[in-house]
Amino acid sequence: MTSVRVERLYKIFGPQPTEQVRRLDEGTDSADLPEGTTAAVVDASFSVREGETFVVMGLSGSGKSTLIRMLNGLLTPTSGKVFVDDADITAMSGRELRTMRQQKMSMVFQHFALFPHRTVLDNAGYGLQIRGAPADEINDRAREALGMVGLEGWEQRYPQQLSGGMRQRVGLARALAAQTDVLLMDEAFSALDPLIKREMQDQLLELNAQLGKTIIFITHDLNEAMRLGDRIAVMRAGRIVQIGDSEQILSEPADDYVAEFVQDVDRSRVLTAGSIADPSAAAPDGVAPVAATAPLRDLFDRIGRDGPLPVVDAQRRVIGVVTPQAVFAALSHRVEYEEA
Ligand SMILES: Nc1ncnc2c1ncn2[C@@H]1O[C@H](COP(=O)(O)OP(=O)(O)OP(=O)(O)O)[C@@H](O)[C@H]1O
Repeated sequence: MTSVRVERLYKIFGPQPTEQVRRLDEGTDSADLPEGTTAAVVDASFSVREGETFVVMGLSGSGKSTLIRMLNGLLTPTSGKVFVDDADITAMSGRELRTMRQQKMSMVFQHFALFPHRTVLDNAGYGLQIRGAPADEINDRAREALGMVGLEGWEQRYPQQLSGGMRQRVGLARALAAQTDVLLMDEAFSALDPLIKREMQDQLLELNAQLGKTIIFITHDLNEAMRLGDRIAVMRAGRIVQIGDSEQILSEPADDYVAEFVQDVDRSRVLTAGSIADPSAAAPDGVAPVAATAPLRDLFDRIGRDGPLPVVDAQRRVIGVVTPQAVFAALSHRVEYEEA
């Protein structure tokens, strides 16, 4: 499996980009750089573990697409390094980069990037075709990937005969057929209707529970980030302002910008029984426990009926008790950023 590591990455658009990196390093604010300069990514560092889903979240223009395009070498950083496994891709030739992409990273785009005159099957096999795979293998793997995303029977259709959700399934199948360890997904579900979007998110979670790919997913939607991400990096004006899991982002936003995003999150889906369990309370007798990983929304029925519930960890050891009062408090909590 493949991991991705980024060290002090910068991308400056405009004249004398290296000089602007030096000025930013010395503490100059991005807004004070010369006219015509955009500091699209500033001093980004993080590691994505093998098999992790790492979400990059931020408003439009915060630098997400620029960042993801540097991860697979489509854009050259102004400075900094990107390691895919242990290879520094910023030192690779164009040819080495193409090979690396074909073998290790597939990209799924927002607007599907399908070829209108190719069948669904040909679209799904495209990544393998440019890699020069034998026709039989392309056919088998494309069919298998289409099966994984629920499109068997649609192989001979054309993209315009499909709905938006189905087209994005073809985009996903193409990435899966390439059998790369890493999937880069740039606003992959953003163009879809809310219900279809949710279906696609569920499908991705389900598929990846089996496939265990390393996924780097870009979105401007914090609810989506929290549903999909093991960890989330929040970007603002080119900088990563916070990296953490959903509960950390929700409970300890790093600044006002993150706190503002957090107001719109459905806390009942993100907060878990484990996160609000009181470890010192006595567990009620004869009441069936709930898992520490259960989201609060799944407790409403039980807690209304049975009152306080014992909470157990993966080994079924009781780690605390969740009370109706604690659930209300957690859901009504308004997160304010408190300066240390
Ligand atoms: N080729 C380019 N030349 C000049 N400026 C660019 C270029 N590409 C991006 N930018 C600028 O860099 C900043 C970051 O853009 P980027 O597309 O990475 O943001 P984003 O968070 O992905 O936003 P969106 O969701 O709208 O795509 C923006 O100010 C954008 O205008």
